[in-house]
Amino acid sequence: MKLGGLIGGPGLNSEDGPTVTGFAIDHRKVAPGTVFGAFRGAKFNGEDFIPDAIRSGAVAIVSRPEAKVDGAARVTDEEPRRAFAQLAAKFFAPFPEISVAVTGTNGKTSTVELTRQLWRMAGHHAASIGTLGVTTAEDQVKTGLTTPDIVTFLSNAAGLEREGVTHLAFEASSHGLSQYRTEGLPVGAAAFTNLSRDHLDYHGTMEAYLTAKLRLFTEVVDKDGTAIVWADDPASAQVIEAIEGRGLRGLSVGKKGRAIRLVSRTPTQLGQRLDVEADGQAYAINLPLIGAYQANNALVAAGLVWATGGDIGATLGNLSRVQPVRGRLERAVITKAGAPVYVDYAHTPDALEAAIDALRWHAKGRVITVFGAGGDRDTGKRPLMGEVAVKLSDHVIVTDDNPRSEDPAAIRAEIMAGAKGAVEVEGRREAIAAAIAEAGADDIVLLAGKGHEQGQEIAGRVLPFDDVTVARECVT
Ligand SMILES: CC(=O)N[C@H]1[C@@H](OP(=O)(O)OP(=O)(O)OC[C@H]2O[C@@H](n3ccc(=O)[nH]c3=O)[C@H](O)[C@@H]2O)O[C@H](CO)[C@@H](O)[C@@H]1O[C@H](C)C(=O)N[C@@H](C)C(=O)N[C@H](CCC(=O)O)C(=O)O
Ligand SMILES: Nc1ncnc2c1ncn2[C@@H]1O[C@H](COP(=O)(O)OP(=O)(O)OP(=O)(O)O)[C@@H](O)[C@H]1O
Ligand SMILES: N[C@H](CCC[C@H](N)C(=O)O)C(=O)O
Ligand SMILES: [Mg+2]
Repeated sequence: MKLGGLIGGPGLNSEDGPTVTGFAIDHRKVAPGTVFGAFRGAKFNGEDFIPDAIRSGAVAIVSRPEAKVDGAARVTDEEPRRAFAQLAAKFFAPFPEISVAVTGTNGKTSTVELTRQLWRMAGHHAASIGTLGVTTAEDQVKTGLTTPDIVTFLSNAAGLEREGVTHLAFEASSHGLSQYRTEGLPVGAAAFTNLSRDHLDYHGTMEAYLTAKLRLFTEVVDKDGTAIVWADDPASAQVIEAIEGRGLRGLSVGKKGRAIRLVSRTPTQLGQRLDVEADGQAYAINLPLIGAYQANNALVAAGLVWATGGDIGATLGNLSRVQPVRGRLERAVITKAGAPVYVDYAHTPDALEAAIDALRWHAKGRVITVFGAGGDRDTGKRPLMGEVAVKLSDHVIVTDDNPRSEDPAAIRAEIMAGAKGAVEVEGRREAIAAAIAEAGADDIVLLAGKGHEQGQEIAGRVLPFDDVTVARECVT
């Protein structure tokens, strides 16, 4: 593709200009023919790297009008990240025929994964992109972030299309939305799962956090697309208002849902029975996953499949055959005393509540909760996580998560400030061992916060660590 064809403009034909070979937002990745996006970030001002990018062969720079560019074509926009996403999408297209996005504080990974599974059961070649990486039926490749950078995202989406993927579900995190990391491609449907406290270090206030999420509905999803809204969340009304403001088709899901109404939920030993009404019909579903939160995500996933052309009866029927999502209420091992040990990715107060609540029904005895909190992330959530854990569990062990650059003892102290009666154990392995040693036959152990993660980040180094493996090692 020639630069003229990409950026257009007066006097510029589609065959004019140098050949565009790629896109980059990091000047170290610029090669001859690259379009460089120069953005102001949290740590650096990408505009400072424009001369370096041009020296490395950048043929065009996308930036704010104020940025100085000498020696390459320029595309200016007050919102250069958005302009860059649109140009990059033009370059990387085509994309899977159907793409859908999920936002919300909790439940994005679970919902995109379940959506992918439901599509596959309907015979489609489906993929998901999110915290677990790029997942297809055959493969899983990690990207490092929930929402990768825009170049990684669009090139992966296009690569999936070349592999024959027709259906793509991706996570749109609030960071990703506010930095225009997942857009440019057509998005046929978007879902909202819930809103609760997280990431206030980045967004500042809950209002700003919600506003970042709302952009998925007000700008990113196609204007003739559909919004699926979990209706039972306190923030749902504001999401519905935004959807109506844009005239989007909306499907609400939940106890208060109109499109998919959850009539009742009955836990069973290995899962739950859901009675649901959709499209004027009643359905009984035996969902092989435990916990109210997993039922919620499963129904939102069904809504996404329905909104993009799936048959609702068949889709709800297929929910009885879904596989568990890695690290979300995953049963790791049963202790010698007979207590099941579950691993869950709860790393917010609300998620911790959902995870403990899910296990409560299954415990004849005590729920023993082990958790910590990540460093270099929202500090205000720490005492709140402590409060929720001690309120809902019978015994709580506060330990380390990913301390990152922070002092682990200081993070634990902030959690302990809200966790009256909890025991503090330094070292996650030691804490897991203590919980397992403590658990009796009727108890359940919950290891929360790290889910599927394969490493623990301490002082800039990632050391191998997997809650499931460690739990098994503590049992043998
Ligand atoms: C706070 C945050 O979100 N930061 C992300 C963001 O950085 P930024 O735009 O602020 O970048 P910056 O480092 O200040 O640099 C500014 C610009 O200069 C460029 N640069 C920088 C240095 C250089 O030598 N050359 C150069 O060209 C950078 O590529 C960038 O375009 O964009 C970068 C590239 O896409 C990301 O790697 C980086 O993620 C950091 C590592 C991070 O930890 N992000 C976390 C908080 C995050 O995004 N998490 C959410 C999860 C949320 C959830 O699901 O709960 C996620 O979506 O993963
Ligand atoms: N619908 C929900 N309501 C409340 N809590 C939930 C819900 N879905 C998931 N959770 C909790 O949040 C945890 C993380 O779930 P999941 O990975 O699906 O969310 P996510 O939004 O992708 O998280 P992240 O922001 O880290 O990408 C789960 O392990 C569970 O504890
Ligand atoms: N997407 C989340 C993951 C948190 C996982 C938890 N284990 C932690 O390290 O805080 C974040 O980047 O905030
Ligand atoms: Mg996720």
